[in-house]
Amino acid sequence: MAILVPVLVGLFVALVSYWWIQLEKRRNKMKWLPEAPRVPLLGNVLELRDSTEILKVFMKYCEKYDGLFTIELITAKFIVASNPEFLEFLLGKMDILDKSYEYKFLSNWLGSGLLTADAEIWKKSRKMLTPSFHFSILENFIETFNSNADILKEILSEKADAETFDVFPYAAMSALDIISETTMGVSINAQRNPKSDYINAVKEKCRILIERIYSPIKKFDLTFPLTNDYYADLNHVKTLHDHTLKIINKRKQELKSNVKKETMVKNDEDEGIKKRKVFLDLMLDATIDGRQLSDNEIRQEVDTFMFAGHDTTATSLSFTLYCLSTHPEVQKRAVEEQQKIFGSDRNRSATHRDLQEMKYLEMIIKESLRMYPPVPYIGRKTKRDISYKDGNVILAGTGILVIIFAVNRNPKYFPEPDKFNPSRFEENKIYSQYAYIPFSAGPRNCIGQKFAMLEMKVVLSKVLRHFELLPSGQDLILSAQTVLKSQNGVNIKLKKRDIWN
Ligand code: HEM
Repeated sequence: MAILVPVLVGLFVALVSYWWIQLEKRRNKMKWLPEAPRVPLLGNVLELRDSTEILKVFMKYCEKYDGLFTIELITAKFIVASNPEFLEFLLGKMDILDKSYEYKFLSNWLGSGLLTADAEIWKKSRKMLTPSFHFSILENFIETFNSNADILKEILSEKADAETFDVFPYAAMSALDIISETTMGVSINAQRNPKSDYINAVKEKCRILIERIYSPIKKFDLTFPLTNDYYADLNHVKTLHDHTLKIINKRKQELKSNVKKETMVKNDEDEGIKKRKVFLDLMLDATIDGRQLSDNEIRQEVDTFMFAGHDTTATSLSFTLYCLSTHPEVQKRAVEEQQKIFGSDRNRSATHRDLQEMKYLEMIIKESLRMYPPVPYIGRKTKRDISYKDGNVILAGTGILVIIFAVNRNPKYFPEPDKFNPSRFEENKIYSQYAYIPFSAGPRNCIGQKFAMLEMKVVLSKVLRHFELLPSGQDLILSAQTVLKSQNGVNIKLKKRDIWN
């Protein structure tokens, strides 16, 4: 025992010295980039540990260093970027496709699904999944968007002509139902029954993910098992995987028996046999390198869609409703557009053609995504040394944070960036692909962006046709979590819209 203490101390000192030497090497080789001021040993940890301060701190430095600088978080040095020229270099090419370390916290749920996969697997998966987001497939989902928007309308009716309330949980359950129905072909009925095990597991897994990003004990695989959340995490992931695998198996059985029936029944559409294809069906049909996907591979992609496709859309929906509630002149113009499209029949479902005509609503969504990007920052990592301009090198293993929030609020491209002004997106105004990036940009951008835009138009159109959105008088307190949140809720008031036309 007496010898153990000095051995442990020695090991610790050796480890810290090793980290220190590595960090010094990086500092020397990355001197071409300005460094945000840091404190000894901790670097910038203290100023970045509060989720409501992070975005303010990054905005300050992005402005000061023209969107390109470095920070340090104890042992690691990161490049932080919001400069469009650098982003074109970073996101526009196929050189730096790997995600940063923090994405590993999702890997026991999503495995090598599209969002988290390393470059080599990603290339094949992206090629396999891209056809699933073809317009002809997305068009079939509009019915699902409409039926869930109808449920949301019914539920929100109970909130109308009453007190201020937080609209986020309602948007979240609606987005969860939509992504579940379109991805797996089953309704989890989250809007009417928000207390199921599956929904609880999704929520808790997202909470633990955030904790792991910010807590020094939960961050490292070595120390995470010392916390209760480690065991909770295992249980939640089991619940999530069991749910998805059960549905995959069920769907496979259904498809098998439908093939049998199809050979017996001629007019299969009348018999209700041919179901609308959902993402899962497309994955069951798909091949990679000439072979079908295993159940596990399919599960990873299904789980990825469930994760990437619900909280993001819910955030965007709720922030857009908030912006409408606080800008009556914008809301008035949006309602006039709806009246033109729907005439006297405000109850009917939105068609694909209607959605094409919702030009002003689209501008509103784009402006809300600019000011409140649901994914406020993303991370990449270099696998090998990469040359940037003037012979400057980004070393292998460098984490690069892209601050989408700061990109979208750059006054050079968006005068008065903190002002909600949908007219910035009038048709003839085109912004550089790398100056406005709510869905990221380049080859690894959001595969679901068209899906999300259609979904949001359907839901917002329904809400606007039936409710007047009123300000709650409560400001947003922005907090950068897995997605952008408002710490005090996204509070609005609703009034039933009695007069139509
Ligand atoms: C307003 C809604 C949405 C926003 C703002 C959004 C934003 C983003 C962003 C910024 C990324 C890049 C992430 C990164 O580089 O780490 C991304 C990736 C992704 N998104 Fe979305 N997303 C939205 C909706 C959706 C929906 C509805 C789906 C699925 C139907 C989806 C599926 C994905 C997937 C699978 C990826 C990974 C793509 C890849 O790596 O190739 N997203 N999204």
